[in-house]
Amino acid sequence: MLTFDDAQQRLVHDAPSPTRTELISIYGAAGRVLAEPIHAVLDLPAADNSAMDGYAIRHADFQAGQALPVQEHCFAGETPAPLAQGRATRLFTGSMIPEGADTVVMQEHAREIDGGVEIDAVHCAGQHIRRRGEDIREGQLLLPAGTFVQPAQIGLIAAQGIEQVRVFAKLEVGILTSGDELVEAGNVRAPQQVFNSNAPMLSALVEGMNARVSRVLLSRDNEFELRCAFSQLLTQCDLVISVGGASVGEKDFIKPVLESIGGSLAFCRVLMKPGKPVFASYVAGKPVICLPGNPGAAFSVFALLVSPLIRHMQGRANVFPPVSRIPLRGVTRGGGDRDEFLRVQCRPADDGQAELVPFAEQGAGSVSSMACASGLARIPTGSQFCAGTSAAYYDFRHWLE
Ligand SMILES: Nc1nc2c(c(=O)[nH]1)N[C@H]1C(S)=C(S)[C@@H](COP(=O)(O)OP(=O)(O)OC[C@H]3O[C@@H](n4cnc5c(N)ncnc54)[C@H](O)[C@@H]3O)O[C@H]1N2
Ligand code: MOO
Repeated sequence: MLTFDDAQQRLVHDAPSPTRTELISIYGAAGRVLAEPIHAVLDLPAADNSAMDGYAIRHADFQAGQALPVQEHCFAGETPAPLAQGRATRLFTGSMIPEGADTVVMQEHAREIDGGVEIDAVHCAGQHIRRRGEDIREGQLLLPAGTFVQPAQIGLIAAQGIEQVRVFAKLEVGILTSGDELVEAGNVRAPQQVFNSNAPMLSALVEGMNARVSRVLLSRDNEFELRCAFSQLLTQCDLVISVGGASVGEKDFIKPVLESIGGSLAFCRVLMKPGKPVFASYVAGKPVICLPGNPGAAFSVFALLVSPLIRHMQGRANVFPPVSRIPLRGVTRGGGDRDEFLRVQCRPADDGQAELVPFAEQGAGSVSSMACASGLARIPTGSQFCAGTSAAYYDFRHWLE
């Protein structure tokens, strides 16, 4: 049986990296991963320009109380004439600085009188000019390969005039739920049946990470059906996530079925609660992760173990999101032989500092606490948490991204 940390590392270490790439428009690039680095092709700003609406002057021409004739108005997008000696150019935020000018005066510090401009004060020479290349220098590395592209990165890329980027192809994920008791939502449920909540939940989790759910299958608890389902998913997908039938029950067939189709076991069982009966296998080099059927366990194990694996297979450079330390409310003892992950809500305490409030209901089958949790607090085996002790906090905003 592996420790939680070993399982988490092992999954990422052993998994394949992406190879397929595609060229896409920046308009569709949010949530994708760069397959190549992006270097600046342009200085930014591309030319000296004004940071204010006002007047461009030569600093040496300024004399309190003496008006400078305005030689022209130059708007952003226009090319100004060189500034003649003793004159001013009216300009606006983003206007190019005319050759010869070295200072911009805000219009609030000046008045136009009879075609000239009288300036109250100039703070310093060179003020309010955004210099060419002060933000970005041509040739510099802007974004390394493996960058997870979000709106800010798209803005950076577009500012360079780059319209298409090479990204890794979307990771194709197959989901297999299994259980004779399961019935899909929207159907009539017999008293002994359970609605299949894991399939839509896992689909949403996978899509929330910008991977593609290629196929979702539901299999009965029999080896033939399970074998067919796995085989189908493995031909279509890069990664297969199965849920249920992972434990030691008489109809928990997942493990023998994977062995029968040539799966090599990476690990089985992890010292974590919930989530002990989780195992990982490789079939023809493709990872198959089998999650426990209890919905609370499936959700937690997805966040903690599957999400880093997905990020790695997507080609992202940052695979393990930050884990912060935040005081936990109440007294908790880490018992048993596994690290426990409590569903908690992170919220401000009376003193305004964040604290983690665990839910009373922590059963692995609970779907109610899951829906209110903002993340998981880790209680290491054998530890004692007095009120206010800080716990490692796995924030879903990061761990499910
Ligand atoms: N003797 C032992 N029994 C169990 C152990 C153990 O170590 N020894 N481990 C327990 C733990 S921990 C967990 S977690 C569960 C995991 O069991 P399985 O992965 O085999 O899952 P199932 O038995 O198929 O289902 C468990 C539970 O979850 C419900 N379920 C399953 N799939 C879905 C779904 N798609 N949507 C909604 N609900 C689902 C299922 O009806 C069961 O109630 O094993 C413990 N037992
Ligand atoms: O460890 Mo199980 O995964 O309690 O739910």
